[in-house]
Amino acid sequence: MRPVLEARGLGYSYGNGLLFRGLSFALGPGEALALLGPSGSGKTTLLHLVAGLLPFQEGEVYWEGEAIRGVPEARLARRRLSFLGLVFQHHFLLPELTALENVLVPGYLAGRVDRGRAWALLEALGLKEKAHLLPQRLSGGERQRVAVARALYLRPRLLLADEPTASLDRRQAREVLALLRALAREEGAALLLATHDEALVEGLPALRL
Ligand SMILES: Nc1ncnc2c1ncn2[C@@H]1O[C@H](COP(=O)(O)OP(=O)(O)OP(=O)(O)O)[C@@H](O)[C@H]1O
Repeated sequence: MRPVLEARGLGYSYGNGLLFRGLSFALGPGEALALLGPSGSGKTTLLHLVAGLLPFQEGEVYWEGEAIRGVPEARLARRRLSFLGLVFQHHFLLPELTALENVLVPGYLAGRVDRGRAWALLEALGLKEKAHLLPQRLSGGERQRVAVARALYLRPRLLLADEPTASLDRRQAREVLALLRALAREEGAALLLATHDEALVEGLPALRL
């Protein structure tokens, strides 16, 4: 099967500081890979590279077989909207919108508004009762679950998660991560998950920086 994401020989430095070199990996639909390494090892940089958000120095990134180096930014940005879902350490929910409306934001951007889809995701994430609440009325874990629903809303092929549970306590972190992994698998999205917390992703194949 053609990989959703493939990296070949990726290398990156800031100034004189080499972060990584010769990184190669591939991820198929529904597969997950943990990106491990201490703070400052380059996890965020690697996620930005595979998202096409940083200029390439060494190596190539392929999205469903297509090299993204040199693709004009406007085209890449359009493609990114449906290809890529992003979850960050901070939820970045819009404070004036309810949970449901936040999940629908990518739908408005892409011209694909489907309230049934947003409801189904909130339900799968255990948030049906909270759909009409503003983010300030939600717990940290609930906010991150809304952010997961928003990232999945457009059915991305690839989900990039950068320390998505770092601001949560242990129990909430495990809960959010289990839901994120289960939903990604169910929807056939490839998942690349950066964390410094190895215990949290035990059992997942891992790439160490
Ligand atoms: N724009 C930049 N210019 C110079 N150095 C940078 C830049 N962005 C990041 N760095 C440096 O590169 C290193 C890797 O940063 P990066 O954010 O990729 O690491 P990380 O593993 O994601 O860390 P964390 O877990 O703390 O977020 C850090 O030492 C950082 O200071």
